[in-house]
Amino acid sequence: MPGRGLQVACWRGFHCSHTMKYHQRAAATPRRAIMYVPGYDDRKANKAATLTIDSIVLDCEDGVAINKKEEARVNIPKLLARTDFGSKDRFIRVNSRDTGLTEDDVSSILASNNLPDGLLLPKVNSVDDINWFCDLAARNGNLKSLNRPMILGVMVETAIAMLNLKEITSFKSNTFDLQCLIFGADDFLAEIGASKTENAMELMYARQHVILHAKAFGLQAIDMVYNNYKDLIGLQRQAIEGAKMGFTGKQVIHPGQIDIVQESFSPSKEQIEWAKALSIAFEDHQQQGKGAFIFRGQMIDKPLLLQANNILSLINNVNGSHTSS
Ligand SMILES: CCC(=O)SCCNC(=O)CCNC(=O)[C@H](O)C(C)(C)COP(=O)(O)OP(=O)(O)OC[C@H]1O[C@@H](n2cnc3c(N)ncnc32)[C@H](O)[C@@H]1OP(=O)(O)O
Ligand SMILES: O=CC(=O)O
Ligand SMILES: [Mg+2]
Repeated sequence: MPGRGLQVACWRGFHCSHTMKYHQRAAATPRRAIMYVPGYDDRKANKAATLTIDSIVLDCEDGVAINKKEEARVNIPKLLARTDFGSKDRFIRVNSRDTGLTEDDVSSILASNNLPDGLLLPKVNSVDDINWFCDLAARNGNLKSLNRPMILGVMVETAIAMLNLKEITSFKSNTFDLQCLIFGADDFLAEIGASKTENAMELMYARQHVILHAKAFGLQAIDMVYNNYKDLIGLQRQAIEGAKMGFTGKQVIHPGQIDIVQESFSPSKEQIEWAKALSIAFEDHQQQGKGAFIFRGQMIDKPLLLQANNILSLINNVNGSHTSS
């Protein structure tokens, strides 16, 4: 994927800053929707290849029954070899450390010549789990054939991971590039003994906690799955809410969810017009020596310019990824 994956840019919800080195890690690649596809299911994978979506996740974990795990891990490299997924980011979600299945996943998936763009690590509890995985992958995988680091997404879905997030987000390696935190709400709810409600108020603290850590360390923050996949109104409400909170994208499970989610995580025409006009007005007022001024009835100063910049960066990234596909 020429020109994708390792670029450096701003992303929705956080500000480019020359003074904050962690922010330089954020990927420009849009990941507004990432869709799970069970790794053994060729029909769904072939369908996914035809869809306009930023990223897909070929799953070995919870979308795959225990008696289908081997089929999934053997099938995924074949899928990657024969399927043109276009400009989509192709992730594989392996099984978590505690299952004892990760070693077989890695042997099958990463020893292949058809490597994915990135890996999702589920149920990570600590940075030790990430280091353990990276050692395993470096020993058993074909990663030396890559001329780039392997992208990593860490799934935050245990209570202990929430407590260890600062340490987890500080993870650094030459071979692996941690780019996203992904909030696994269903596992998190199970672990803390809560139940999902329609407005997800029981998850507000956890969602903000994930966003806070992702943004402090220049990572993308990917919001939870909306399980009721036929309820598109509820999906849109939750997706827009997530975007306003600072998430950069959302996990999806069905093709019918893609357009609503990708649109919710893209700036509207009105936002783009506002951002462009505000940038010009800000520059004019700077020339006049005014740091704060009134624009369309609102007081504007530098933080608003930074918010406008986020919108303009996002639209550049989205347009850039479409023209490269
Ligand atoms: C929340 C915690 C997690 O870990 S989420 C990740 C684990 N769960 C998953 O991976 C679930 C993925 N989704 C699915 O398996 C299906 O969408 C479920 C929800 C079971 C519904 O399936 P089904 O009844 O077949 O849907 P449908 O008939 O409306 O499908 C219409 C066409 O779309 C396809 N489709 C469906 N889901 C996907 C998908 N995830 N990726 C790619 N294609 C998908 C169907 O195959 C169907 O295609 P076609 O028109 O028959 O060719
Ligand atoms: O893996 C996703 C979740 O919600 O759990
Ligand atoms: Mg999960």
